[in-house]
Amino acid sequence: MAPQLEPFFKQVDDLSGAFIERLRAAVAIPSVSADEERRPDVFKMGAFLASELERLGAEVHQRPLGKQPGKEHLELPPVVIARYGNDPNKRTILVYGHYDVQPALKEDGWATEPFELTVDEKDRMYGRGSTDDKGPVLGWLNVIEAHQKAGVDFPVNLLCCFEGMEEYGSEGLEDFIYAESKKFFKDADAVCISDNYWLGTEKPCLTYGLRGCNYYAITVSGPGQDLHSGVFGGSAHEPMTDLVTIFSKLVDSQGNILIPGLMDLVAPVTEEESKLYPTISYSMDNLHESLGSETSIHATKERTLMARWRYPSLSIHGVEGAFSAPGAKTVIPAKVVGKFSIRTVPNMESEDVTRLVKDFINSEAAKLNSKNKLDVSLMHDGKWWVSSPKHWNFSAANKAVKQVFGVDPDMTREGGSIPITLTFEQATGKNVLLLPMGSSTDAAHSINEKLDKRNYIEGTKLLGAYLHYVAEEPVNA
Ligand SMILES: C[C@H](N)C(=O)N[C@@H](Cc1c[nH]cn1)C(=O)O
Ligand SMILES: [Zn+2]
Ligand SMILES: [Zn+2]
Repeated sequence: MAPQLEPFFKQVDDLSGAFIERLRAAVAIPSVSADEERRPDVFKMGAFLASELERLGAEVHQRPLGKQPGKEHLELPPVVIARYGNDPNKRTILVYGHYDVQPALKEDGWATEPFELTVDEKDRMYGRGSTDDKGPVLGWLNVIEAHQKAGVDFPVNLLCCFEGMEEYGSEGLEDFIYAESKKFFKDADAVCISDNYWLGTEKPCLTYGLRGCNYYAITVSGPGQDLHSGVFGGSAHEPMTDLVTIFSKLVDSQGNILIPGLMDLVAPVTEEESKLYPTISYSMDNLHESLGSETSIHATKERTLMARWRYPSLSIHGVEGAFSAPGAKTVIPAKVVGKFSIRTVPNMESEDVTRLVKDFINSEAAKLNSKNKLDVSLMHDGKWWVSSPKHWNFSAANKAVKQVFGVDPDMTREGGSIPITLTFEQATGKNVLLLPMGSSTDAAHSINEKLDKRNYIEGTKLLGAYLHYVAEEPVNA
């Protein structure tokens, strides 16, 4: 073990209580980027991060991104950028994370208050954002603090880029990163992002691919206002009926996407690629554990991993304007907005996907013989990313996993999306590594999201050890 790691690890253990309190304070700020009313809390969370970083001695800026496109009454939350260390003899690592979270309401089915960190008897820490992505973001701050308190020299210069709109498609960030890649981020030698999850619960992973995400809205409107179904049912075209008919044409119960031409955009599986899947330590039991049920579509782990990583999927998320409360309201909603997304993979280009989606929905809408108005629009898109793990950035992370967890990491792709990953790669020209902290059972985006204390504390050690091994890696590794 590198000699400085031992005192660093011990300090992380000693500070674990303080680190949990830091996470508690962060979870208590409901920084939901998708909810206009929560926008002040997203700003509050950015300010919290900035002040914590300043307290640790970093140079910090909260950089405005201007108005939110399409919602000009809303200011985008700032990007919190920071520099810790400025030693020309050290490598510089740029880390990215996000401080916004998915929406969460107790009545969605949470067992605890979503914005109160609740630690149970098995040291599972429940709270919105605990794993996605406040825990990992705070992990970097914890690493700085533990080095300071242990008196261990910080092994690299650290650049931070923390955004507040990731869960809403990283609005405004792309241009910012391109601009700063020549300025604030110009010294970066490599990029590390901790914002995805292990495949299971025991073995960490290094991730070299992500799916993209194209998010669509179908707006159907007709009646001038909501109607009484007893008075108007059967005599007026109903927006909800049109919408569910269209929804039913998009995807079948086996997950097959029914939009003509869409699967033709997918890169074929090579022989070399198909050899990768059987060796990955993953089982259907792992899947069922994280699903919380046995409602899996595919029979084998290989097919399941391929469905998650290298084939597209189409998910229907919800309907704005529809009756959703308990009880039995007999309303005909006048206007409904159906939301669905397509996770994209190589070689699907966003424009091609959108063209196929719009052509198909418009042609199906024409068959409805309805006088309602239907409009389909792309809300946001983010591209897929696949890179090569043959780089010193990955070798350093590999050594760190072995050191902290005593195992070789799984090499994975991720079914989720971090739209800005590709931008970092292209704008900086540097290698990007995804180094997750949370496990497969963390329920990110779902009710009862959690981060296990072990993942948070050992994950903090992992991030720190990674920086030490980065400092040791030869240039051409
Ligand atoms: C993997 C990451 N933690 C995440 O949750 N990303 C989101 C990104 C997104 C895309 N559209 C909206 N948000 C995701 O994969 O859903
Ligand atoms: Zn995330
Ligand atoms: Zn997320």
